[in-house]
Amino acid sequence: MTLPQGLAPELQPEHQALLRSSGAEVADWDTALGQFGHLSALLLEASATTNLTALRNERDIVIKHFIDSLTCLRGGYLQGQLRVLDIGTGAGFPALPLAIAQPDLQITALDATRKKVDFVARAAGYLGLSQVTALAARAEDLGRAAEHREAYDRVVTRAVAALPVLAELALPFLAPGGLLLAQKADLSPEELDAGLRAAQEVGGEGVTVDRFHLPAGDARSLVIIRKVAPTPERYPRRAGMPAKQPLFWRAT
Ligand SMILES: C[S@@+](CC[C@H](N)C(=O)[O-])C[C@H]1O[C@@H](n2cnc3c(N)ncnc32)[C@H](O)[C@@H]1O
Repeated sequence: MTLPQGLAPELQPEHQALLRSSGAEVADWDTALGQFGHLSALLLEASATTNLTALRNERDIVIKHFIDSLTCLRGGYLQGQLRVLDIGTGAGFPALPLAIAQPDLQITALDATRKKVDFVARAAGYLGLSQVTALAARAEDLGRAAEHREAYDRVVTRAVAALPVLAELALPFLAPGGLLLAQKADLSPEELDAGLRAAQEVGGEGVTVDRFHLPAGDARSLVIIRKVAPTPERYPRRAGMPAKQPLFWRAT
């Protein structure tokens, strides 16, 4: 693993302690802390010249990117050799922290923006995460491709769209019995209700909503939806439609 010259390889000790105290299920903390240090350095380097992430210091990156992403591990739904798709991964969240924490996961990180996907591929290369594949495409298009439809055990997604939109984008990718883990910052009862109705329309059913707080105090919800029936062929609708006319919900 070779990093660009001048990148600090380690997280500050207090940030290492913060990560460890998150209680996340991490397979090998020593290796993981080294990788998180490198990832933080790569993000800070990239954010100096691009708008890849709004976070500009290590503490914010550790709490709002790393610890937040690792909350997907709550409940033990992401353990073992599972095929995982991250829809709208951006700069690699939650995909990269999950790959660092649980190296057995086979993770596909998907985003519509090529520049972001290139960063994820480069970061995964630096960190030696050969189990991560970065793909540039829209979820609506990939969800219709035979090699991706019903091809995943888990779909994770953070800060991408309202729950009804996520249900339509994610459920086509899941194999029967597979789970959508949707990380939400704000989740009103109305959005949850519409999301569960949308999930039912595309072959899913609600399992649980885990509500908790990050170390900095921000409220989060992890919504779990199970694939219980095949998704009708007409879903997902063509690119842009799920967000423009969300099922049982209003466009935002
Ligand atoms: C606000 S960012 C969140 C990025 C990352 N998940 C995070 O939490 O830092 C939303 C991302 O979703 C991507 N996105 C939105 N709709 C998408 C779609 N239909 N297919 C693929 N990517 C999509 C955008 O390109 C953007 O990078």
